[in-house]
Amino acid sequence: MKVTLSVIKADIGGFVGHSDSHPQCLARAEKHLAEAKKKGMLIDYHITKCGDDLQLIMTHQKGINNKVIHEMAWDTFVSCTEVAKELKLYGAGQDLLCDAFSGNVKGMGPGVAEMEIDERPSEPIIIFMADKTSSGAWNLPLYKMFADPFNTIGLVIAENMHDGFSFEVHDVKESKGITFNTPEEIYDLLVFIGAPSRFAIKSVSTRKGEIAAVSSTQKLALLAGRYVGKDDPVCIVRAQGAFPAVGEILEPFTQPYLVEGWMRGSHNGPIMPVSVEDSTPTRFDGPPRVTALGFQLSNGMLIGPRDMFKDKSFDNARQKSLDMADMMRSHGPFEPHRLPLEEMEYTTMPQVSKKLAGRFKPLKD
Ligand SMILES: O=C(COP(=O)(O)O)[C@@H](O)[C@H](O)[C@H](O)COP(=O)(O)O
Ligand SMILES: [Mg+2]
Ligand SMILES: [Mg+2]
Ligand SMILES: [Mg+2]
Repeated sequence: MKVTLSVIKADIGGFVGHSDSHPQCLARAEKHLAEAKKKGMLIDYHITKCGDDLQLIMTHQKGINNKVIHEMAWDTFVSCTEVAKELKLYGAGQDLLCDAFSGNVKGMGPGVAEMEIDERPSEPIIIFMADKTSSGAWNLPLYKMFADPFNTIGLVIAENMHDGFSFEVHDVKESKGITFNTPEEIYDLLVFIGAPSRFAIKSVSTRKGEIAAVSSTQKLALLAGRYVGKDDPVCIVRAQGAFPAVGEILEPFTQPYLVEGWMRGSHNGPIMPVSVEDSTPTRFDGPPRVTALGFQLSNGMLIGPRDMFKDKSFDNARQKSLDMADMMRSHGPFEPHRLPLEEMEYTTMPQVSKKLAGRFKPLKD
């Protein structure tokens, strides 16, 4: 059976500030998606949040980039924004960058990750959602899951994974893409994905072309032409069989790594794996969070979720993230905590430079 899995998300308003989502907004989204399911537009759905981002997880049979599904998601966000406005939540409608829907929600502000699959006899999937960071944040874990034998032993000892995977990489600044085959091209691949502010892994497939993972890559700031918050990306990963095991997919998050985002989208900070309940970036608007919901698909029905990072085995990772957060915060306004100038989403540099222009004197050699 062919099933499309669509995860479409947007920040429609934060509670309090940018730290969480309001239950009434989630309830409004629930009402819309229940109606869509009743009408037969969706097979199933699950509403959740990651920090101040509202997440619509949906299954249907209309394929990816479907106008009907995208429009319904857009209308849901517009309706939830009305709730956010009534409650005077912070930044109501933050990610809705256009006034009216125009065929595809991509490029209009919301983030989208979608895949159409032939549902296997058993189809475990993990949906990762992050807040206070951007789409390049998936580069390191996707590399570890699908190309690093120190993380994924299946690459070495499971016959159906031994051929490796293909990585589709997008240049988010120049809007172009390239595909690398691993393991033979891992050094070339790493040249690019090691620079996650510019190159983001869009999807991973088996060498036979079967989709294994897909992310929402976009650059909100580039879309809007001004700072409108980070992309706060999502990523869908299929597990088991020809794909990494659930435990191999979650393993990269046991070693917290630094990502762009955090306060004002302008800092490097550790990404902390947390339960949905704990996706409440509060300290210095962070540190950045990642949640993971697991489902079994059953003829398109979403059996679940299981809140994968709620597990005790991620306690050490959380502690490490908090220690790393202390270390990074001790730098205050200095790099490498603060992002390099060209990556700063907010900067007073142009105004300050203008004001002080007359005071800069040429150096005598
Ligand atoms: O990065 C942030 C919000 O990102 P997000 O909405 O999650 O995409 C925050 O740190 C804000 O930038 C910060 O709270 C300042 O917010 P504004 O007052 O400029 O809205
Ligand atoms: Mg926000
Ligand atoms: Mg957010
Ligand atoms: Mg955002």
